[in-house]
Amino acid sequence: MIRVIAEGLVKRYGPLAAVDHASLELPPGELTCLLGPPGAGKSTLARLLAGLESLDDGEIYFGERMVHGIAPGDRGVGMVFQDHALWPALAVRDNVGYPLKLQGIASRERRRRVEEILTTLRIDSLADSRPDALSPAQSLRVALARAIVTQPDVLILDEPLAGVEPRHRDEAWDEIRRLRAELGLTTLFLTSNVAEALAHSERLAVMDLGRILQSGEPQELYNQPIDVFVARLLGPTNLLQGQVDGNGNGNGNGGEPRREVVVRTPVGRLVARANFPGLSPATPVTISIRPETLTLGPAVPIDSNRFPATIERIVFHGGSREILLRGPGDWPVTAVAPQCHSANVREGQTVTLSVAPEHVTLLMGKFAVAGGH
Ligand SMILES: Nc1ncnc2c1ncn2[C@@H]1O[C@H](COP(=O)(O)OP(=O)(O)OP(=O)(O)O)[C@@H](O)[C@H]1O
Repeated sequence: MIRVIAEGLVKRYGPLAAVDHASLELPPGELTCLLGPPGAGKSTLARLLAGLESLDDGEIYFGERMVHGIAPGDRGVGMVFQDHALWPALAVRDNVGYPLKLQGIASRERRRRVEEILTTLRIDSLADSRPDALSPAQSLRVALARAIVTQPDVLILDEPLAGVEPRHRDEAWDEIRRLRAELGLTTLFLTSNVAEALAHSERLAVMDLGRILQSGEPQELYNQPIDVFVARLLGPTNLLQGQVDGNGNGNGNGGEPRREVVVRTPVGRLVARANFPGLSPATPVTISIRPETLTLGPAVPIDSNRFPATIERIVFHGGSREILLRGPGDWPVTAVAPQCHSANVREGQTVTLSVAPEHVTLLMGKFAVAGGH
């Protein structure tokens, strides 16, 4: 299993930097999702790793090997494209065998390896079918077979589920996870689907405007987003602008000192988790509070932040209720509560909202202040 390290990658198309000093590490044998909106530069970054585009700057290592001078076919990368890019005139077995042919593998050995991989992916019955006779889910399996038949170290999947029906997507993810684990493939999965990236990645990297903004475990990015873009991309959140007032001095559960900072905001002073060092008083900051971390009700834990708010609207979602409130300073704030814990809330009611300091996250970057829900 190999580690992939990309450092300061740059790819320009005329004046546009499609990849703009992007750095990314793929841990050996793990599945990393590269998440970003259309046009973020994901495909270009993937093509740089695979050697399908030339670098303008930066370095790429596969393990100890710097791969710049190595041709795409010799890098040990298998790739699946968004449209799967199967050759329409070739039967499934010939599509899958083609990369082996390019490597000069003799036809008998080729046949053996193709049959083996078709069986692994449970598509041996489709060996003589043409691509236009396949369902999107079958086509994906064929594209996966073709990508791994050469036994690559790295598998890159560029939005491969785009055409797959929702009811077959979980199955496709299971297949990808199984292959990755069995073959020890260092895997990069490109997607613009936030829910899938959070659910299926072992590591998550967020990309926008050619840059990697943050990477880490999915929970880490969701709970401690670095900036407003990452916070909003990964899920609904309440944003507030404020100014650093001073350092808090709370203690964690084990009695160890907690790094906290007090922020002056339009809803009053809030104690936040200090995830940046050296925040001096009067520094402007943005705060993010996820709706599900807010608690409604009179029982407020001792160290929690609290403020009054009036319920304007309640939206029932089945398992949970989304509660739209108006806080001090006319702040539009949204809370989400499980159905069983919110049966008694009513529109028009004034309640106490509370949130623990570890769920009050400081972000880099500002946001445009919006007036309503
Ligand atoms: N060959 C090219 N020539 C010129 N511009 C390009 C080329 N390839 C990509 N771009 C531009 O580079 C930017 C990044 O494109 P890229 O396809 O890498 O993004 P992406 O995140 O993969 O988006 P999508 O999900 O839409 O494929 C876009 O603005 C795109 O128009």
